[in-house]
Amino acid sequence: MAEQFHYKGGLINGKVKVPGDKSISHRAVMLASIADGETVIDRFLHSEDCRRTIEAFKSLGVHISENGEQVKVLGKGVNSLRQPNTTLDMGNSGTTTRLLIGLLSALPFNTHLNGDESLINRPMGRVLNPLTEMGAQFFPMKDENKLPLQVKGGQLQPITYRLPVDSAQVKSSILLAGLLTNGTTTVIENNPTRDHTEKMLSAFGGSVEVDGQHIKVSGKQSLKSTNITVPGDQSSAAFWIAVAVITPGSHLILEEVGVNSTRMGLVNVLKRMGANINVSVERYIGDEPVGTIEVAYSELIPTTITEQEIPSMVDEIPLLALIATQTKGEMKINHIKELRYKETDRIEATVSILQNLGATVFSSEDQIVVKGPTQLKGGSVQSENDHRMAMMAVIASIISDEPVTIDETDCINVSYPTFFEDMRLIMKEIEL
Ligand SMILES: O=C(O)C1=C[C@@H](OP(=O)(O)O)[C@@H](O)[C@H](O)C1
Ligand SMILES: C=C(OP(=O)(O)O)C(=O)O
Repeated sequence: MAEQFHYKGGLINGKVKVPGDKSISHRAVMLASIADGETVIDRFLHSEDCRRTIEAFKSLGVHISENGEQVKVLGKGVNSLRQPNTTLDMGNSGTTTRLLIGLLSALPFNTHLNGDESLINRPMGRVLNPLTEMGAQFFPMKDENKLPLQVKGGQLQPITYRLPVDSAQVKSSILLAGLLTNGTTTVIENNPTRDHTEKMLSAFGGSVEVDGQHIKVSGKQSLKSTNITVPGDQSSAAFWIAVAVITPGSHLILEEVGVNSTRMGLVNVLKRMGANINVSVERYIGDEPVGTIEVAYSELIPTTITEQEIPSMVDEIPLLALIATQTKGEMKINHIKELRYKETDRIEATVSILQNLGATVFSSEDQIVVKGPTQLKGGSVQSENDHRMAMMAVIASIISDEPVTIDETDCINVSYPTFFEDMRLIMKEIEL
């Protein structure tokens, strides 16, 4: 249902503790399910995507209980996983799908996977190709290299695989398959992608050897249960960082947020643009750094973003384009072709939303160019049922001088179910 958003001024101020990290929540359930013993996960992200991961492992026979933000997983080792008696519904979640396909490839049974309208159009060849090389078999029901498909797992061979795309999901999928395969599996990445799987494996007593761009996992390691507190999601914090830097008078403090360097691209780029942001690391949860980010309104100048930086801010690029509409000069955001393979084509969706609000924005195959500054004027936009696009449009409404109508915002539950509650904490004058 379409909704209208209009912020009528007032200061953006206060403290936010964003919910737990989506990537880490998925991985915690996955590794706990194949470890031995009970793992307690605190500050688990109860979002639609993470629910898909819990439901999938329940269908594979794992006992998982939930109490508020706490999730308990009773792992009995990888050999306890059983062929599910229904098709596993991956919903909208690329991470659940790609990581799970890696694990299922090494298990001696068949599994059927399906997903929603968005997910069945996303490319799966990026994981199916290396896993086929390892010996798994896949039977797509409709289109090649897409869901719905059947995974026929079994005994795999280790491989050494250079990633053709910078993707933490592909890296993690191969590492999880390698973990269940005799011998050493090596993934070579060109640019660093988020390393939560590697860090989480060590929290469960496993080991991964990282030697420059080579990430090696040896098979048949036994994992032991542990207790995990999930850090706040940097990609959720990014919405408040964005609103603070572009709204005059703002000052926000984001507490207990994950500050893993493989996720800090937006913050690093904004600092180069002259943003007033301070990051302090306060502690480590396992190997994951957690800290406080303080951010205030800033006058920004455009900067160049390197290809190497893109994976560390891949989900934040639509927000960066919005920020660029408030920056004096021309900002080119290059090397972003991967955005075309997310929940929707995020290059097209970003350009469409920002153009509808009056910004000067255009795109090419792997680039968005923004000329600013422009006073956004309000209008009607489409989220394309993509959670990050819907939230970006809500943030855009805050700096628009007329109301912004967004066709669909329920999709926000995919990654940030408490988005509007957190928004109300820092903005008292919002009209929904
Ligand atoms: O590994 C992960 O948890 C994720 C990796 C990224 O995808 P790619 O690996 O496809 O870049 C990111 O966009 C996604 O939101 C979560
Ligand atoms: C791309 C995303 O997630 P996934 O690939 O897991 O669907 C995202 O959360 O922005």
